[in-house]
Amino acid sequence: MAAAAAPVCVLVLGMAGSGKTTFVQRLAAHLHGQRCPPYVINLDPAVHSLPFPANIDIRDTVKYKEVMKQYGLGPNGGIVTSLNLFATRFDQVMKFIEKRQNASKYVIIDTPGQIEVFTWSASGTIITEALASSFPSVVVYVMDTSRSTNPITFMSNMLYACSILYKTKLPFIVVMNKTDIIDHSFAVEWMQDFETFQDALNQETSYVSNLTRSMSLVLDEFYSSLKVVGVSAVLGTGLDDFFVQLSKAVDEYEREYRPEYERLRKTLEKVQNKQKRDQLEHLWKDMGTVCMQGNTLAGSDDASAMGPSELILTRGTLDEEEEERESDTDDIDHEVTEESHEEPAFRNFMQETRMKYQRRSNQNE
Ligand SMILES: Nc1nc2c(ncn2[C@@H]2O[C@H](COP(=O)(O)OP(=O)(O)OP(=O)(O)O)[C@@H](O)[C@H]2O)c(=O)[nH]1
Repeated sequence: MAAAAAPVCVLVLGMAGSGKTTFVQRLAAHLHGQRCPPYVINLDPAVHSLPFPANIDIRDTVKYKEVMKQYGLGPNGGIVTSLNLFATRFDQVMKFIEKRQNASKYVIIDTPGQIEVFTWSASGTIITEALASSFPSVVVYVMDTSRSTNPITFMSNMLYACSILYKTKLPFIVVMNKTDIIDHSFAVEWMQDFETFQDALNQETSYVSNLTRSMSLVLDEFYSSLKVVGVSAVLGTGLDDFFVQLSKAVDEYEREYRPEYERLRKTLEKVQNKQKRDQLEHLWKDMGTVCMQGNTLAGSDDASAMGPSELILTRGTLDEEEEERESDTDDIDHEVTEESHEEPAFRNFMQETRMKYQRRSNQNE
């Protein structure tokens, strides 16, 4: 039987209220409809209620309110600490995913509402790297299109997306959500046509608009390779296009990211192997000192050629004479002290026996 392909991990990120959870729910429902049930993971410890059944829910492991109480933290600190605590056990999550890889083609991960909790935390990096080093992984940045009609807000959103792309270094899809409110074509046009974006900016006269003008030039390169999909998570439109982009992103992962992860993995393995070798050498050197002592006694001069177990054996096979001498030396003090106690007692005993014997022989006479 052919080995099942590794599941694709879809990390759903986005600003608070952009529609991440609704999008995850919609994706899960869509995949269930295709008889391809996904493996769903919720990493938001503070979410009130989930509109979808999660296979792994951080709330089952970490009680966010308890964490706040115990560590005396506010809501944000509580979320960060909960995610940190959960990250320490992420190896178990990885095992669950590995076990499920025959049953689920996709692993969908919903992240905390406060995006920076995931994107700028150590735990976010640990989780992302753990996933990306084992499975094809794609970042999906959900954006509220209806709240991005202002060119400056749009630019801020894009800069954020860009920073996440450079931080995660993973294939990236921008999901322009809530297209039932406003079509995302205006945003696509802004990204493709610099002049149109400049026209929109001309309506703005603030200092920020000048900055945005310069930034949009910088972002040109970012836009050119970006995968953008318009979606309505509420209505479920745009999902077919989303899966087309997802499959392109997976190809990109295999082509560009996997070799890099493999290279990193090999470098790490090399470093770890070298560390192990160094430690072993260190151990051998330590044991070698013992062996040198043993060898002086045993008469062998090739100490470095032996492994630790041989060295231990060497120590146990001393010359009989030497062994005796060593054991004699060990026992000497012990015997001397015993004898020193025994001598007067023995003299008394001899005296008493002699007297008894004389008494008896006198009686017999
Ligand atoms: N009109 C419309 N509303 C949407 C859409 N997707 C989500 N919403 C609404 O946007 C609001 C936020 O949606 P959520 O899915 O909770 O967003 P979120 O990003 O998970 O929110 P946090 O976890 O709090 O950051 C809800 O009221 C949703 O009903 C959409 O496609 N169209």
